[in-house]
Amino acid sequence: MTAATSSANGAWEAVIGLETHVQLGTNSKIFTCASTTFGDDPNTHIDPVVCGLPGTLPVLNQMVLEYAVKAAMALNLNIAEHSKFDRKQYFYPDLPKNYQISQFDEPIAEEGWIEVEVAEKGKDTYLKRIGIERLHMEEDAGKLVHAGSDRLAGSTHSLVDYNRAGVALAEIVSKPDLRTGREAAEYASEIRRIMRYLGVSDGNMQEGSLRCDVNISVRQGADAPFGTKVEIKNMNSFSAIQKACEYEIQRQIKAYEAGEAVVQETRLWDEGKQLTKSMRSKEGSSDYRYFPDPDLGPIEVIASVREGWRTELPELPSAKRHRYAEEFGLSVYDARVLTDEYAMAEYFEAAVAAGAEAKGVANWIQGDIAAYVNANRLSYSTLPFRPEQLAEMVQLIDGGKISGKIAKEILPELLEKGGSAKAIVDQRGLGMISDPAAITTIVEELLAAHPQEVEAFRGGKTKLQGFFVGQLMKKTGGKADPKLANQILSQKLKGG
Ligand SMILES: Nc1ncnc2c1ncn2[C@@H]1O[C@H](COP(=O)(O)OP(=O)(O)OP(=O)(O)O)[C@@H](O)[C@H]1O
Ligand SMILES: [Mg+2]
Ligand SMILES: [Mg+2]
Repeated sequence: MTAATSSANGAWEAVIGLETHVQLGTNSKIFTCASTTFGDDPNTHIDPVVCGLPGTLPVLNQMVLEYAVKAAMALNLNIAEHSKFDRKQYFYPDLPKNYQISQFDEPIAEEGWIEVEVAEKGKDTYLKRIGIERLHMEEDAGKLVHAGSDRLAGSTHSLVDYNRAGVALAEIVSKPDLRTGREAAEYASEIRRIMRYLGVSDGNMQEGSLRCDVNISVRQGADAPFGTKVEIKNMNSFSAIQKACEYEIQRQIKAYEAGEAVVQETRLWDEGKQLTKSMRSKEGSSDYRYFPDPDLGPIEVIASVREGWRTELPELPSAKRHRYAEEFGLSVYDARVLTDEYAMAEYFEAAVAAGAEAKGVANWIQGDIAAYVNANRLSYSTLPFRPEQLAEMVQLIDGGKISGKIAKEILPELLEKGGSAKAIVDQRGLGMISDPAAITTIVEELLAAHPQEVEAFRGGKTKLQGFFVGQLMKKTGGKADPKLANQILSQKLKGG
């Protein structure tokens, strides 16, 4: 059964909204100068402010505000002139102050949208605009390590690490505009792409720099009122987001069809068992007893500062995708892959600017170059093989100076050390043999050396042409112009 399965009262439709927590990549925490370095010994990046000791006062890190505003602008949100911080009270051991400093009714930004490109297996890629309710700044909590977990094997108690407490987060709340697990995953991945383009977050999901809470309900028919939502907390991979949505949609439909109610609750995704399970019933927002934090002044973003920041925004992924399709005539797929990462897109554009044909550059980057960069965990911005050198190589191929095969052969060396394809080709005599007379001579030699195969070919086994091509390439070290070689071979084999 799928979400669109019809029943007596109409087709089921899922309604999904995401809350995404993005860690803003500042060196120090949101309200103090304690370091944000990840992975150090527990409780080595704490101070009296992080621990909320009496008499301490938080001070807003200005870089956090700049990052939050830039992130908000990239999501087409309206930046509030006046905004403030509030205390969100709840008791949990990972929260040293027993309240989290967050923003409640006056967030830094509201009412925006992003365009998401949804590529679902077996379907055409489609564009969808997803509304964004708000973006607000808040501090992260600490981390509990529970008894019996890998890191505390054999222990009988839980420990807490406050290194993460007070790290700056931007929480981005989508409108309930998503309809499938795939859309939810694509939305989350677009948010991460945008944050990385901006340089405001590394978006590293394994390290928790980007986490999503997924809210899901189902209803019968697109005009029906929203159903009761269930929230799945802390999803940390795009595939998990998709699978959890798909599982949860089916679970809710089944519950309704069995005449049961869906209760508002928080659930967890069990990656091992591939299902969601109940964690706790959800607090209403009034349980948090929000009130303005008296320790922090109101935030005013002056228009001139705001507009200055706006001028620093890079070209964003969706704009790049559209431009690549229009300007370079690339397919939707190619444009999507090449713009996935800012540094990759820059590499591509630099190679094209150096004079090479876009499609050829795109193919080499997506193929051998991406494989090398990924396998060695390298960055396009520091790759020894520079885009201008790639352009030179592509131009040699397009100009018939070297074969694709030779390019493929010398590429590993170029990727490792950088350098000029032309210099290597000249030095080693790897240039393409495109002189018909030279190829004819080689072909004639080959035919003379394999009389049986020639006879078999002429007797109807035309597949043997491949055998001769192979022999010819072997003999020329892959340097023969393949088109010309095939032409001459055909002619000679047929006895011409
Ligand atoms: N009926 C619904 N079905 C699915 N998603 C919904 C529904 N109603 C709201 N949502 C989505 O749920 C999210 C609600 O997030 P929000 O932070 O506003 O509230 P919350 O989850 O109740 O509070 P908290 O911040 O404590 O998690 C939004 O992304 C919204 O689009
Ligand atoms: Mg929520
Ligand atoms: Mg929320």
